[in-house]
Amino acid sequence: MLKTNFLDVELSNPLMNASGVHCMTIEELDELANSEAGAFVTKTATRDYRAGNPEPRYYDTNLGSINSMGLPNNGLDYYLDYVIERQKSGAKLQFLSVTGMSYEENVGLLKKIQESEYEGVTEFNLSCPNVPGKPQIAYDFELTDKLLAEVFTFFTKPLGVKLPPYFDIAHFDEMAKILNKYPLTYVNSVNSVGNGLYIDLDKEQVVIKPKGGFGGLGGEYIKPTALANVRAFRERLNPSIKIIGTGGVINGKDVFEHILCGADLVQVGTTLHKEGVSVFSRLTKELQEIMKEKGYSSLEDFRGKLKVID
Ligand SMILES: O=C1NC(=O)NC(C(=O)O)N1
Repeated sequence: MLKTNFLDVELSNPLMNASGVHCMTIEELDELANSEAGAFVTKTATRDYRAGNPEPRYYDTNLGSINSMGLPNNGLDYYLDYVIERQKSGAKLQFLSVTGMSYEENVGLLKKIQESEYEGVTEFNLSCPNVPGKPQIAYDFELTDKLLAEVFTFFTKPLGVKLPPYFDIAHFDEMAKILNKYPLTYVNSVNSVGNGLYIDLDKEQVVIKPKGGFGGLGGEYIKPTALANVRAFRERLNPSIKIIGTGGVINGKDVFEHILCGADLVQVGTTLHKEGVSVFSRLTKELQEIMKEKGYSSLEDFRGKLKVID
């Protein structure tokens, strides 16, 4: 009922973690791999190990979360070894997330993956909002175009891009025009809504240490923005480019809405952080319930079929 085909691999369901959540260590990744999740993605890897920003750098709120992790990770080799190892023991579809601290590092990372034995999917994170002094690449249209043009002169493996949220129709138009030029496997919308501010009223203080308390928002706060970005890119991108919907998934209804907007896969971040990997069995059950009530027997029955008001 929930089965989904991605790159000719049949997944039991369209759900997976959002990069950064529950995917930093081999233990966490194994737990994801052995959970109900249809697939998993690794924590965004940089070339070298990064400690990330000073703590506290993550905070759950009633309506979601705020984080300014600063790309802490064990370095590309740690994650590349992990996915190659699992690939050798038969893993069919894996997602490896990467980003560089510079243009050269971005190109270098993808060159290394291209030359490696890894045959899975690479998620190119162009949208981390939390490295002080580093703007989000995908808010710089020219840079994104230049980077993708160079990458696709040598990269032949499946590549997706993780985008920040856009808030202007002209930006959807401009970004889609750029993305449609490249043989991308998918676009993942959205990364956290950058640089929000959450206040502890009693202490009259911010709740995370980096950047004076500014951090990326996740959870309920961002679902309308996430759905709009999924819908906008689905309407604009070549059908050959799949869409992964990320942002604001609390229950099965939210998963249904992402798919109704056009998502092929749906990622869960904040709610996975709060609930643990059991969230995937809860969400699949809830989604099946909703589909039954509505008389749908497969995701294709309603994917991308959001109605407008004529
Ligand atoms: O791309 C990212 N998005 C986030 O919200 N946080 C992490 C991070 O800060 O590492 N990276």
